[in-house]
Amino acid sequence: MHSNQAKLMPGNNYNCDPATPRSRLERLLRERELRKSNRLLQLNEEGRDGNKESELFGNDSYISEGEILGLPNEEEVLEGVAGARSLVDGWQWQDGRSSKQRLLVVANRLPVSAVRRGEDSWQLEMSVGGLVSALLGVKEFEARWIGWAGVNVPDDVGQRSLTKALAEKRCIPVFLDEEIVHQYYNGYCNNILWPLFHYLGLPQEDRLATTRSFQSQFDAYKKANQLFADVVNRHYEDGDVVWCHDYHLMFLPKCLKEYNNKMKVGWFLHTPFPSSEIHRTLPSRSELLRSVLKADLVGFHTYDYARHFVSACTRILGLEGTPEGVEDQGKLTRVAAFPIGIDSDRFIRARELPQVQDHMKELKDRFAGRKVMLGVDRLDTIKGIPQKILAFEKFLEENPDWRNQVVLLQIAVPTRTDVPEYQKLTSQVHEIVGRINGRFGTLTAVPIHHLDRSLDFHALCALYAVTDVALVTSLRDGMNLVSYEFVACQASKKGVLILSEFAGAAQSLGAGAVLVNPWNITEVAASIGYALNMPADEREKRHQHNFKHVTTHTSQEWAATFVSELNDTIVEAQLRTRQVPPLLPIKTAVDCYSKCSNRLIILGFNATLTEPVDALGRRGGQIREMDLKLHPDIKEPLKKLSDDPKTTVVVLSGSDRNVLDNIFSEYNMWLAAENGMFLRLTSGEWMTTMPENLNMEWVDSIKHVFEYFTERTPRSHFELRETSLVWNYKYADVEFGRIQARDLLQHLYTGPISNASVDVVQGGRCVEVRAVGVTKGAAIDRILGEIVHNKGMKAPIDYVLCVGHFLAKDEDVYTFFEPELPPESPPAARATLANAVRTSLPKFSPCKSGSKASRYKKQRSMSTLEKKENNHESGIPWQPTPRDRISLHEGSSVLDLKGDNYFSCAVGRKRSSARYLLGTSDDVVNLLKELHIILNHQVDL
Ligand SMILES: O=P(O)(O)OC[C@H]1O[C@H](O[C@H]2O[C@H](CO)[C@@H](O)[C@H](O)[C@H]2O)[C@H](O)[C@@H](O)[C@@H]1O
Ligand SMILES: O=c1ccn([C@@H]2O[C@H](COP(=O)(O)OP(=O)(O)O)[C@@H](O)[C@H]2O)c(=O)[nH]1
Repeated sequence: MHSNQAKLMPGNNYNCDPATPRSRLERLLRERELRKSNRLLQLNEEGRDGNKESELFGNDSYISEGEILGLPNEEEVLEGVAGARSLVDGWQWQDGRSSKQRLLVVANRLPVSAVRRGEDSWQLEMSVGGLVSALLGVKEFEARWIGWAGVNVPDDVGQRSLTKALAEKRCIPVFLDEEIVHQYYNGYCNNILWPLFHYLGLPQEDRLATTRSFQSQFDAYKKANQLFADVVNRHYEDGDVVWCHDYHLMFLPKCLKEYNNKMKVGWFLHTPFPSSEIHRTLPSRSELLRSVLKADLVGFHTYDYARHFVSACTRILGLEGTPEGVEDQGKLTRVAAFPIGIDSDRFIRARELPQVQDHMKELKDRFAGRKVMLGVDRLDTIKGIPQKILAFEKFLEENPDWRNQVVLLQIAVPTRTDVPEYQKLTSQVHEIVGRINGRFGTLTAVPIHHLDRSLDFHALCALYAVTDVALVTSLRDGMNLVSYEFVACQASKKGVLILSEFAGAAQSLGAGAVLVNPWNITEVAASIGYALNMPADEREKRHQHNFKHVTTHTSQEWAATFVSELNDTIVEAQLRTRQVPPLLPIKTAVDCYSKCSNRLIILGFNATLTEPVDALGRRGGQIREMDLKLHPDIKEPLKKLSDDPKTTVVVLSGSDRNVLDNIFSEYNMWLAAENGMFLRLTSGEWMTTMPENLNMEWVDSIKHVFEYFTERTPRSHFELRETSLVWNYKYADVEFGRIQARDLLQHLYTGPISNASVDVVQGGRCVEVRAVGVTKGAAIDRILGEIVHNKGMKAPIDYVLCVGHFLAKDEDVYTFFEPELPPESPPAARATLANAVRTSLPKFSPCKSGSKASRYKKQRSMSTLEKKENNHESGIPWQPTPRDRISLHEGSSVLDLKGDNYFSCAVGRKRSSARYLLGTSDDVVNLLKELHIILNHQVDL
C-alpha cells in the first residue's frame, strides 16, 4: 500500500504552483516517480565511484558481540551514503533554502549500545534487531536518534562523556536507572506487552504476583516514557518530525503533544497489533490506546494490524473508525499500513565482498555434499525455535535417506536475558537440540548446529548466500526481516524460503515462499521435504517473485513514505480544522446576554442538558438504564434562567411529550416535543401543529422492522413517538450496530418506506424515520409565533442563544436565525428570516385527548389555516411554507438580531452549521451557570 504514497514537502504550499498536485493520490504518485529517479541516479553515481559500502557502514557496521564500532566521524551511522541523492534534496524551505528535513527517531534502543571502558571512555557496539537494521537504511533525512544506550550510567561524568561519544554518531541518550529498566523494559515491555501483542496472553503462572507487579511496572513504563519525552522536548526544533517507535513508547505521543500540541508526531509499531479481543485483556488497554491516538499518524506493518488497532479503538473506546483512521470528536488520527523493508542493495553488494566470499568458501567446504537449512532468530518465544527443531526432527524421522544429506544451522541470538521466560527458552532449546543430535548424529557429523550468539554482517550474508532452504517459523512476528535478507542474498542460488503464515512478511513474500502453520509440525516437516526436493524452475520462479518485492520495498522507501504521509496528514488536519467552527466565546455570549432585555434561549435536550455518557454510551464506565437523565448540575441555573421575566427558555427536542413532561414540568419554560410538533408552556396544555389528516400508515410496517432489528441487536432499543420512530444502538456493540443499521436501512428502502411520505434520518448511532418535512428549523417559526402571541410581546427579541446536539437535518434551526442568509438557503429558513412579519394567529392548537397508541392513526387537530396548507392526503410533502409572517402588533419585526447578538452552538460535534461549538453537556452547564451568575448580579444591582 505504501509504495504509491508520496511526500509533502516542508513549506509546501499547495495552491501557488499549478503544477503542484492537489489530491493526496496525485502527490503520492509524483513522489513515487521522484524517488525512483533519485534512486537510479544514486545507483549510477555509486557505480561510477566504486563501492560505497565501506563509506556507509565501515567494515564493521554489523558487529557481533564485543566488536567495537569504529565508524569514521564524518560518515555517521545515521547519515548514510554521502552520494545518496535523497528525495529531499529538492526540498525547499519557505525561505528558499534547500534542506533535509530534521527527523527525530525515538526508539527504546539506540542503534548502538555502549560499553564503559573507563570513567569517561566508551566503546560503542551495534545493537542487533530488525528495527535497528531497518532504520540504518534511512538516509533521506537529517536524522537524530533518541534512545536508551542499554547501560546504566548513574554518574555525571559518565553521562556527560557518553552523551559526547554518542553525539558523534548523532545519537542522543536517554538515561534510565536499573530499577526503571527492570520494571519498564524487562517487566512491562517484555513480560507483558510483548507476549500479549504476539498472542501469548498475559503472564499466568503466578497470577497474584503478576497482579501485584502490574501496577508498579505500568507506572515505571509511564515514567520511562516521560523521560524519553523530556529528552525529545529538549532537542526539538520547530518543523521537526518526531517518529516514535514501537510498543516501548506507546505513552510517548501523549507526553509529546501535552508539551507541544504543534509537534508532528508519528508512531509506528514493529510488532503485530493483536485482535481487540486480546488487547482488551490488558488492564491498561484504554490508557495506551488513547495515548497512541494523540499521534498524528499511526503506522503498522500490515493492514491486519491496522485493522485490529482501529477495531480496538472502536470496541474498547467506542470511537468512530473511518477508512482514514480513528475519529474522536472530529479529531482524526490517521492509521495506515507501512510495511518495512531492508536496504537490499547493501545485502546484494555484500555478496561480492572478499570477506563474504571467503566465508562462503569456508561454509561450502564445511558442508560439502549436504543441503544447508538455515534459521536466524533472536532467542525469543515468538520465533518458534523449538517448533522448528521438532519439525526438523520429524522430517529426519520420516526421511532416513536425508539424514546425512542435510544440516540445520540455527543462529539463536541471545536477547532479553534478564527475563525469566527467555532464560527458560534457552534451556528448553538446548535440551531439544541435544536430544536430536544424540538421536541422529554420528561421530563426525550432527544434524543441527545451534549457535547461541550473533554473527557479524559478512558472516551472516555468507550464510544466507550458501543456504538452500531458510526456515522461518515465527509463531507471530511483526514483519521478520531475516526472510527479506535471505532473499536479497540468494541472487545466484535461488534457495527456498519456508515462511510462517503468522509473520507479517507472509503478506509480502507469500507468493514466493512456502507458507506454513508453525504449530503444525507435520505440515512443516512435509514442507521441508517439498523445499529440499523443489525443481530448479519452480525455485527460480518463486525467488524472482520475492526478489522483486525485496528490492522495491526497501527500508528507505518505508521511512520516506511514513514521514511524507505524516507531513501530509498534518496539512490535511489543518485544512479540516479551518472548516470547524470555533469554540463558543462564553464571555462574549454572557456579556451580550446581560445587555439585552428580551432574550430567547433555545436548548436541545439529549446530550445538551443530559448527564454525560462516554463514547460507548456509558455513564461512569458502566452501562446504566437507557433513560435520559438531566445533568445533575444544570437544575439550579436552568431554574433561575427560566424564571427570569426577560428570558424565554424553550427546550426543543426530538423526545416525546411524556419524556419532557417528566423532566421539565417544574420549570417555567416552553417545551417543544417531537422536533416542535408539540408545544407547551409548562404551566399550560400541549398544543400541536400536527396536520389532522397526516398520513401515518407507514408507522406499523416500520415498527415491525425496528422490532426485528432490536431483537437481533443486543442492547439496542427503539422508541415509538407520535411522529417518528427511532432505532438506537448507542449501547450496542459499535461495529455490529453499524452493520445492523446498514441492513435495516436496506430493508426500509426496499420495503415499507418505498412509497411513504417519510424522511429517514441517520444519526451517529441511530436511525430515525419521521413524517416528511419535520425538522426543528421548520417548526421554529410556529413556535416563535406562539411565544410572541402568548407573551403579548411588544419589543423584539434582541438576543438568541440556540444550543443543541442536533442531527444534521435539524441544524436548520441554526440557520433560521441567521440575519443574512445566502439566496440558496432552504425555503424553510429563508421564509422565516428575522425580519419576517406575521399577522395571523399562532398555528398551534390544543391536542385531542386519547391514548398514545390510538393517537398514531388518529387525525390531529390543527388550525384551519394549516388544514389548507398541509394536505397530506394529496401526497404533497408536508413543508412549512412562507405563508404567514411573524410580526409584533405594530408590524415591526419580532427579531432584532444584528448578527452579534445571535449565538448558535453545536454540542459535541466538530462539523456543524452552527456558529460555535461546545464540547459536552458539562460545558453547557458552565455556560448556563455563567448566565445565572450574571442574572444574580443584575438582581443585586
Ligand atoms: O531490542 P530488543 O529488546 O533486543 O529486541 C530487538 C527488536 O525486536 C523487535 O523487532 C521487531 O521489529 C522488526 C522490524 O520492524 C520486525 O521485523 C520484527 O518482526 C519485530 O519483532 C522489536 O519490535 C524492536 O523494538 C526491538 O528492538
Ligand atoms: O547474528 C545476527 C542475527 C540477526 N541479525 C539481524 O537481526 C535482525 C532480526 O530482525 P527480524 O525482523 O527478523 O526480527 P527481530 O529480531 O527484530 O524480532 C535482522 O536484521 C538480522 O540481520 C544480526 O544482525 N546478527
